[in-house]
Amino acid sequence: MLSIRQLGVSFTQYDQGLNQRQLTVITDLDLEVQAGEVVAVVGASGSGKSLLAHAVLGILPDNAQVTGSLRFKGQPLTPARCAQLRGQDIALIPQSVGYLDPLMKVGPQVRRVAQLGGLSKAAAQTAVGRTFNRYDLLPSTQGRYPFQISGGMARRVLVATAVVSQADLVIADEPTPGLHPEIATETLTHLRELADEGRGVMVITHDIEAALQIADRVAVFYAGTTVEIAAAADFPERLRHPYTQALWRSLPQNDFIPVPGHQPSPDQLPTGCLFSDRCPWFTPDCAAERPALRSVRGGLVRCIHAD
Ligand SMILES: Nc1ncnc2c1ncn2[C@@H]1O[C@H](COP(=O)(O)OP(=O)(O)OP(=O)(O)O)[C@@H](O)[C@H]1O
Ligand code: NI
Repeated sequence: MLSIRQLGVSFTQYDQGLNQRQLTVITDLDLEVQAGEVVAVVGASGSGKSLLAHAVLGILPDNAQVTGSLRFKGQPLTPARCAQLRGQDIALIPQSVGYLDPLMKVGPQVRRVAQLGGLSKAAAQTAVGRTFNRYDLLPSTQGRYPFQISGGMARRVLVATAVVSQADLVIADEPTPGLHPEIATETLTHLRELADEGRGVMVITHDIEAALQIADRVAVFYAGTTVEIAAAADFPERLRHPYTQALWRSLPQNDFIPVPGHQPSPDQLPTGCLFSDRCPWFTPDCAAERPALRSVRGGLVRCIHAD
């Protein structure tokens, strides 16, 4: 459904002398999302997860340049096509509740999305009522403006918005922070249901353990690229990339061992493997060139030593 090949995203920036420079924040990123599957995207803060979502939706800022190929249902995602599909065929559950229209009551706002998805006004109203009920939002919430509801409620409204849209691809950027644990679990369950109904779902999250409960596959991002794409069942014993293994061990519920060092910043990317300066498997070959994403044990990994 969604196919991303060799995606690159860079920003044009001006420094103090008004010299122009290119800051590359995503390099060689590959990812597929099929109909009926949940793909979780995990990785450190600043690894490019939100930018990937924004690239797919065509909502990157004007100073961004995109290279590589983005395809949805076989056709290239041009800016014009993105604008046409956004909110209808491709829905975003954004990371920030600031995406809600502050000047429009919540109910009509969500109903509009349902209607854009093809429902009649009456059917949209029914769908909104049912979905609000499901997310524990009182019917009176529909008559409120975004500033009149709590942050947690606003987040549930965002989830409800994607649920009532008829989108075939749903991208959720950190859909659960601030939600009560049981509602967070329910939100994830609902995303799983959307996939089971035949949609493609991409969930961006820091919560790997929660993601594993619903994901078919997990894409691990590091410094703007995919270092591993693993089946959820590969966690934790069958992981291929040393960063994924380190990320897993760093979770509080596991060994809580932090990964030593820092993710390189976009203006200081090493020439070879992006993880080379932190890697326990480092050899001089790692610094020679960027490793390609290759097939290992049914998954994909960007490491010359993985087997
Ligand atoms: N408009 C911009 N101009 C320049 N750099 C940007 C811009 N937007 C994002 N970046 C940089 O791109 C990188 C990736 O950012 P992104 O928001 O995708 O990270 P993320 O993985 O979603 O992080 P988090 O988990 O914190 O949400 C970061 O280094 C960020 O500073
Ligand atoms: Ni983000």
